[in-house]
Amino acid sequence: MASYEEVEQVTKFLQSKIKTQPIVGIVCGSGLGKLAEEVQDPTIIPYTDIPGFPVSTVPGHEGKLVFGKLGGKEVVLMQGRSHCYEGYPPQKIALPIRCMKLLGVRTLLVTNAAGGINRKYKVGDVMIIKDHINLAGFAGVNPLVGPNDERFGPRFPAMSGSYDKKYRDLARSVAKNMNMESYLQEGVYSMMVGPAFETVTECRLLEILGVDATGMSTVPEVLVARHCGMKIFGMSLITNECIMEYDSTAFANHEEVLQTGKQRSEDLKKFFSKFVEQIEV
Ligand SMILES: O=P(O)(O)O[C@@H]1C[C@H](O)[C@@H](CO)O1
Ligand SMILES: Nc1nc2[nH]cnc2c(=O)[nH]1
Repeated sequence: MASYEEVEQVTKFLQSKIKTQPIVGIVCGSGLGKLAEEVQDPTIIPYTDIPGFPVSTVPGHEGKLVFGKLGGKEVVLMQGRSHCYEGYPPQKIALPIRCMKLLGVRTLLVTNAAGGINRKYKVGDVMIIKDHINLAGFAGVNPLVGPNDERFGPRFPAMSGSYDKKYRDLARSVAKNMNMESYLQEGVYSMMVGPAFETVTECRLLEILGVDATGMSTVPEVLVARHCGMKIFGMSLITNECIMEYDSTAFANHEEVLQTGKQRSEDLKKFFSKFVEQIEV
């Protein structure tokens, strides 16, 4: 667990490298980092250059922090994230989000690649996240476990209403104007630690629980962002179908995840540029 002072130290290091003050933070999921190409006047800092920063080890996660302007607003964009399955405790995954808070970020946009549990979903659909189930949390994986520093937020934060209703409404309207409606969904995301993809029975269980899409990230970031009072918007790209039949010969795989990310990247780049332009922070 990084203390407030340690987060401050990393934040000061970042401030010494940048000329801007971001107000919007963006986390790019697997294969979705191309949004960084839209950032104007970028200052790029590799995670490996930032003392104490968790470093991504997974293909599809560049591992760079990009500061600059998107949709007319100052942003800091994580081109790739780290995950619990890489061996990081959730508290370590929280560090970049807490640095964003100290940098002045008020709104967090999180994206991820996810498997479609909802049988109506198709590969390539994008899902506005309306809520999540922290399944990993049932096993104690939660970045807020441990001593609480009130300078970040309260001991017992509420998690209902985490995914801002106005942002979700705006996202639907932006998507409509971009003719994205045929592949737009809104639903519930769940996080398990991974790195193994789900068994058939696990997928069926998630369906019974009311999950629409499942992944291995996002929830730790949202917990920490909500704890420190940020407004949040989340979007999942449905990169693969979850295997629901016991005798299926299809298997989930990371190559398909990256491939779908590549296919949707232009649409998502345009969507997020427009969305950031229009959000109130
Ligand atoms: O960082 P995200 O949640 O987008 O990445 C998902 C989960 C795993 O890292 C990977 C599996 O293909 O994609
Ligand atoms: N847990 C999980 N994570 C994913 N990330 C991308 N696809 C999937 C999936 O099917 N399951």
